[in-house]
Amino acid sequence: MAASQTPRLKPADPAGNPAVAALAGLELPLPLAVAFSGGADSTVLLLAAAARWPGQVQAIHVHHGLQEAADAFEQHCKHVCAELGIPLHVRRVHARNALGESPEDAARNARYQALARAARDAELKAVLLGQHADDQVETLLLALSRGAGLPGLAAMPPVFQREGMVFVRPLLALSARAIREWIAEQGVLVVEDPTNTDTSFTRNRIRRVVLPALEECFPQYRETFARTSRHAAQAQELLESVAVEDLARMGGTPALTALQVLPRARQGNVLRHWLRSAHQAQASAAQLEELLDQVADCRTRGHKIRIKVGGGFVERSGERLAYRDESA
Ligand SMILES: Nc1ncnc2c1ncn2[C@@H]1O[C@H](COP(=O)(O)OP(=O)(O)OP(=O)(O)O)[C@@H](O)[C@H]1O
Repeated sequence: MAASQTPRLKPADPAGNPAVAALAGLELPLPLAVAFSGGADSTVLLLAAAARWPGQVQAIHVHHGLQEAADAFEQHCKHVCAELGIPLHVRRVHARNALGESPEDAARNARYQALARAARDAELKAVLLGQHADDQVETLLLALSRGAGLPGLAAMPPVFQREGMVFVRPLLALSARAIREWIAEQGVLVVEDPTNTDTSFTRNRIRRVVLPALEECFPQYRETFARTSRHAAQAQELLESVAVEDLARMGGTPALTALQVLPRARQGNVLRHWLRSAHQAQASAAQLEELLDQVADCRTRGHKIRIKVGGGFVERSGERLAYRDESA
């Protein structure tokens, strides 16, 4: 913000908002909600959405109860929405991370659940999220750093469903800089999440160290990386449909003889899909390889299989594989 400007809650020139063009061609079910944290990204999104669909936009703020600043964030959102004449719904969550889940993941999951429920309660048809192109690149780089497979490389989908609610990310092609510069130029007051500047979080280190280097070497990295994510998402969709067909042909659970006639990569594909969709279990690369070795060796009646995956075990049950969840 320029030193001479007094902070304000709404911009002097709303038409210059870079998110306006991102929403221009978008047809969405109405009325809808904007997930509003009070930060720069969801502020430009809220302003653009209110201009694109007058009287059809409401805001939802999730109070995390994690940070001391959460009360101040809520107050800020109340002031902005009152100034803009936009109804605001506030939901409180107290996310506790389960075994094997990070506190950030627990907070994110609780947030999506609260957003979906608040939207449904207010009879809103979709929820818009403010993630932009830099968030997408960070997500892809984090996936690469973990050695993720295609689902990770697909990064964040522009549209997805959760708890029966449609979530949309309309700003994925917009750079963080375009958003920040416009907010600063307009002198619009936004809250800054204090954890955003803490470089002990990998995401923030990527933002500060890796993205500037990428900018210098590959100025088009936002577009090209996004293209890679779209290719990965398409390939993953194809793999999913192959897995759905294979599992249906086996009768809904993996059958040993039917598995054994498939190529090993296709066996892995159907097993990963079965574990994830039927049991919410994620097999590591090592666990899956071991399971595939066991399936290949399982040629006699007495051959037992018992391999740990997630919070349970994959076991042989006659001619089939079964999953015993021991985390409950
Ligand atoms: N406490 C919250 N309440 C409602 N929506 C939220 C909240 N936190 C995040 N979101 C939504 O999720 C999106 C992505 O979350 P992320 O944590 O990356 O955002 P952020 O860094 O807080 O971004 P922003 O600048 O929009 O606040 C936000 O743009 C916003 O739409």
